[in-house]
Amino acid sequence: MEFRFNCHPLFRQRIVLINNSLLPTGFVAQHRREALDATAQISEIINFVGQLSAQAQGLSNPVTTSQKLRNSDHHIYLMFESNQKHGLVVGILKVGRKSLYVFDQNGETVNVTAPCVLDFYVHESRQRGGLGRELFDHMLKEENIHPEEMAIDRPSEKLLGFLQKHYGLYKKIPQMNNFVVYEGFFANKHHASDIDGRRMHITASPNTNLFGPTFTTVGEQLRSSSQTRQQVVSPPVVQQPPVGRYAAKRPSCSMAQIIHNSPTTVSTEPNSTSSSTNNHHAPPAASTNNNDYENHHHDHDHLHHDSAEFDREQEADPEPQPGSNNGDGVAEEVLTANMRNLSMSEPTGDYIDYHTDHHHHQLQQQQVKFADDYADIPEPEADPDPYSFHPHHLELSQQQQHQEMMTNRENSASPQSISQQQTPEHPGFKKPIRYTKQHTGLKNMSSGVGAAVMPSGKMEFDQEENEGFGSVKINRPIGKSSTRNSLSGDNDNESVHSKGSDGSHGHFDLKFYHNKLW
Ligand SMILES: CC(=O)SCCNC(=O)CCNC(=O)[C@H](O)C(C)(C)COP(=O)(O)OP(=O)(O)OC[C@H]1O[C@@H](n2cnc3c(N)ncnc32)[C@H](O)[C@@H]1OP(=O)(O)O
Repeated sequence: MEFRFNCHPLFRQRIVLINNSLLPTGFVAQHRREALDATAQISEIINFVGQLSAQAQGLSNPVTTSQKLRNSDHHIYLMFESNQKHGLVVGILKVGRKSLYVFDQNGETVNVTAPCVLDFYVHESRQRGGLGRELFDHMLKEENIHPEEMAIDRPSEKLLGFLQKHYGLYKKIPQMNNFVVYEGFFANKHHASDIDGRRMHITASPNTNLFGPTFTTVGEQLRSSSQTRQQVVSPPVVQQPPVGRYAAKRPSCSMAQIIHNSPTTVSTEPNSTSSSTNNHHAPPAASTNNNDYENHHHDHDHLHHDSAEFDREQEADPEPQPGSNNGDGVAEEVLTANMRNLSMSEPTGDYIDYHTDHHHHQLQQQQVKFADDYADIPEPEADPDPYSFHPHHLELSQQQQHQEMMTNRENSASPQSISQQQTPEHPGFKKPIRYTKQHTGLKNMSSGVGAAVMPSGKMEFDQEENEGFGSVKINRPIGKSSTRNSLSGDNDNESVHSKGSDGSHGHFDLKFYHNKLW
């Protein structure tokens, strides 16, 4: 590598050492201008040779530049070959200390500050001529170090062969980085591996990735090594019970229990309003009539009501008299009616488990009674899947609800009595058949919500057009008087019910009306 300037004044020796001053060792300048020129010339040499080295190693960017050297404490050894002209630079070797995380022979990660071979290049015209060995030996002498004590930064195949041939280095210690260290590396007194008697403990665990490496003292290492020899007995894992809101009782999904035919919890409190009291473990025969009513009533709730609706109904409906057979029969009737409306051709497994033969016989009697009461209601077709929802379920429900509402309106002087329907004390008591969203699948269908929450409040709206099944369009703000309702003379309670697609009445949640975006 020949340059445009005379290199002889720069290379007073065959191999010169250059540090961050960018002046070769032994260089003596008479004037400041000479020193500046020498620095510029050395910079040009380093950049040029570094570029050739990068090309020889197939690197996109040179490892060695004058700028990098100026900003570091690394050393560069340049080999010079004198001639009759400007002279030739034939080799370069850059070394320096680097802080590394390397594995030792035991696989333990150790942080060391070790001398490293960072760049090494001999011009192609001089390779395999012994120049490399000469340059490397000079460096080892100057650094007062052995070759196995150095870490090699991403060595090429040529350098690996070079080191094996000249220094017998072939036993590598596997590493996770690009550096190669050989056996004997950790016996080096030049390594600043220990920091205040501690060694960096690094593993490939997630903790290391999250929190970085940790220091381990020598004592801890001894303890850890002694623990590995002993049989480590890990303490048993204790399952901690859930606390806080996770410990709160979750509401049971009655529909999921029906679908999966899973056993439900048993309510031990007779007056409990829990919706999941499908009593498998307490046979009805052992209970009183009142308990029977409770259980059946809760079964009815289990099938057709969510807990909030049921609570409101419990407040509206007075409890039957203890010992009265009427309550049990009413509950059975409602249960039977609900089963009919769900097109349940056969009782479910839970249902069979629940009822004794006596109750089943009683149930059949109530079915006959119910059929007489609802003889005018068209019978739905047999449904092969009793749990699937069909539109005729809702149509039947709406027809029944409409019929019952009209009946209740006739029997009641106040419109509020819709939510306070006839009780077991009253003759001709009929439990209203109400469908929830669990049965219809419609989110905005909810029976009794408007009547229970705002029995006398004016919730009026105009239904501009019927947009389909169970949907209405409100075209004026809430509170404005309804022309249609005033003309038709409907009462307040009727105003909270919208008309379904078939002209029958449906019920909509209050949240439906309060959504201004709708
Ligand atoms: C950390 C780093 O810098 S890694 C990058 C190392 N640099 C390079 O790969 C650049 C291209 N190669 C070179 O510059 C040189 O080959 C060097 C610096 C590796 C060695 O310099 P040389 O003057 O050739 O070394 P020297 O002549 O003293 O030793 C020769 C030995 O090096 C190895 N070697 C040198 N050149 C080659 C080569 N082209 N292919 C295989 N091995 C080679 C061989 O072991 C060879 O011994 P052999 O000739 O008996 O097979």
